[in-house]
Amino acid sequence: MDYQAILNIIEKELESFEDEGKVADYIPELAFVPSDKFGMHLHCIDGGDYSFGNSDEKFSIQSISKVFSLALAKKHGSKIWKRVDVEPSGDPFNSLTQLEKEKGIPRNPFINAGALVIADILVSCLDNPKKDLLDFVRLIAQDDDIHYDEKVASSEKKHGYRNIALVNYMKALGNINNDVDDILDFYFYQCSISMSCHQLAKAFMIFANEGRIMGTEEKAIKSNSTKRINAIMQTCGFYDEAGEFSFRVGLPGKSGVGGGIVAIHPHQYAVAVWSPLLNEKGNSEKGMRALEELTTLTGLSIF
Ligand SMILES: NC(=O)CC[C@H](N)C(=O)O
Repeated sequence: MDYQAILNIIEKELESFEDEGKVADYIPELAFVPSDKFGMHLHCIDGGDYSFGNSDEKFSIQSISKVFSLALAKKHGSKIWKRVDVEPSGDPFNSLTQLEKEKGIPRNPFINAGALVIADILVSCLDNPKKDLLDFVRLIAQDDDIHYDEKVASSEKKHGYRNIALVNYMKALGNINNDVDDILDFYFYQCSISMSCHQLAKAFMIFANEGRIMGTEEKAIKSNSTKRINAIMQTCGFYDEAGEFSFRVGLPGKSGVGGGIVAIHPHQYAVAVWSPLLNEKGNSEKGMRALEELTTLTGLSIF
């Protein structure tokens, strides 16, 4: 498969794409990102790298980090599934309403409430959760040049009213064990990790290759964990647009409000795309379109 030729076609096709999306300005620091950034990187299981555009430029990974924190919690053998469910939410990622009906048990680990419970689990089981998460991401990406963006973290901390409400509400219902400020601090930091499409595609190879770290035989997580995490990406990775992403792209994936999307084709590749303008569900409009083109032009999806 000539992936580079296919990526070139996608880049060309989307040159004139009329993007009606908006940048995520509820985190003020993200509003400064130029909206015309566009890059894509595909890392193949045979080690091949294919890319275009701003694929080596770092951006805020935001909710894509929820896949890393879940993987780290699984690596530490944490008991998760009594405290977080694995059902699609059909609701916005920051919704408060479902939590009350479901007695403080979030629908899945990729909506904010679920990721805050995973953050609580990591704060309980790790001595230095921020350092340990960053070390884990650097290990799976095989790249030490990955960092938190303090400006983005503090910008979200100042305006993170919904996340503050979510964590307090779950604390009241008995599903949070640690101090809420410690969990929020960790959560805002995890969301602030800056990575390029290239780095994301390499890191996500653990999910495409049964837990193996790219270019090595070392397993970062068990293959059974990748099976489960991929299933949750497929059903819950795009919140109330998970069905649409499955329908149009047909790969497990995860988005973030920084405009990034990562998707994997098990045993074949991991691909990351970045375009900051978001649709009303909080997913990158052009990013989704690029991935739809990828699975259409290659004729390969998991279905
Ligand atoms: N969907 C996202 O990327 C949301 C992450 C963001 N940090 C928030 O909590 O609102």
